[in-house]
Amino acid sequence: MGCSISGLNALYESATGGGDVWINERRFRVLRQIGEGGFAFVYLVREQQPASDAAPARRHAAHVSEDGTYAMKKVLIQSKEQLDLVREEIRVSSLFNHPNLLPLIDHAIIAVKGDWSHEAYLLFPVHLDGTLFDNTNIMLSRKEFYSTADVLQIFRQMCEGLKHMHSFDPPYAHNDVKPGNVLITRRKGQAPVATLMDFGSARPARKQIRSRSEALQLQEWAAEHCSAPYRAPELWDCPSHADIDERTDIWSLGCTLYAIMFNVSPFEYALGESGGSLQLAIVNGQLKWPAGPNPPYPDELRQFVIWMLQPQPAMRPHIGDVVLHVDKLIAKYLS
Ligand SMILES: Nc1ncnc2c1ncn2[C@@H]1O[C@H](COP(=O)(O)OP(=O)(O)OP(=O)(O)O)[C@@H](O)[C@H]1O
Repeated sequence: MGCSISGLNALYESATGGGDVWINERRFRVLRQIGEGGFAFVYLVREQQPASDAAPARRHAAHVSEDGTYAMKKVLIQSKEQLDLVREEIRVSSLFNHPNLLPLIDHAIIAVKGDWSHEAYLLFPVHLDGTLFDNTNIMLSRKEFYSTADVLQIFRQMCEGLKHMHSFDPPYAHNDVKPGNVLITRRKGQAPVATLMDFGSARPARKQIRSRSEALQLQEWAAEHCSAPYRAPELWDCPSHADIDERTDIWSLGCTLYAIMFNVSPFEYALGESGGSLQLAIVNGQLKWPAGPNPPYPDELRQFVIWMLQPQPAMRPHIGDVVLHVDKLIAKYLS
């Protein structure tokens, strides 16, 4: 059993609750594990006590689940650096409120033992149809592809979520836009719903780089926080004088649109089985196109990807332009 810090408490009740977890005043039963990250496990949980009017005000009353199930992420923390990172993830996740961004419903951090050992518990709505990455992997094995309509609708929802972050004051970059960070919900006869998640790498987007050491520091940070196949060229090879902005995400968005279309990320595909340097392929913008579905995607979709995959960040569109463009394509192909 742990003690609470920061005025928050979560008690891991192995003795009395058969594995129940308390997050502040709410008690959850762990049903099964549904995911795993670097230092995190994600569980499907069910709330044991229904919401009562007497309960303290919930920060996100809008996110009360009908059947009491949620996703609970348990993060294992072993150093002050990891503790700071989780606190930052909690702070940033609490900033946004948008239907296409996964909301953080509640959280707690408990001290376990030792100097820096903690466990953090983060509570989210659960989406059991998996991530876009899970879905594209299944489709890859079945040689299936999303229809043009589904590609555009999934992509548009991701853009809407990202637009909320990029329009923030100050603008935030997600920094890890990729199919593995998009939850998909399928409802019969309706377009899939896409929800962008994992704000562990999100930070204020704009940075002035004015020296070699600042450039190297940014590259080092990116190597740890931004998934390599989706990482923008300026985060691999940053000039000593550069103005970095949220268009790092537009690069990742272009890679993700490609991956939604072809079930594979563009620069991993460009390298093929023979391998080679991912960094070189990205920095040189080496694109190759797989055989797509039959009937094939309209050429405008490929041009859309190319528009976002401009190696020069200043040439890349902003999210507002991307949304306008996807709306035009939706008007053309979905009407
Ligand atoms: N709300 C949710 N509903 C359903 N599944 C989820 C949810 N949140 C996370 N998952 C599952 O758990 C996995 C890990 O979650 P998450 O990406 O938040 O962890 P992470 O430690 O940040 O991972 P990474 O190391 O990839 O950054 C996801 O890929 C997904 O499969």
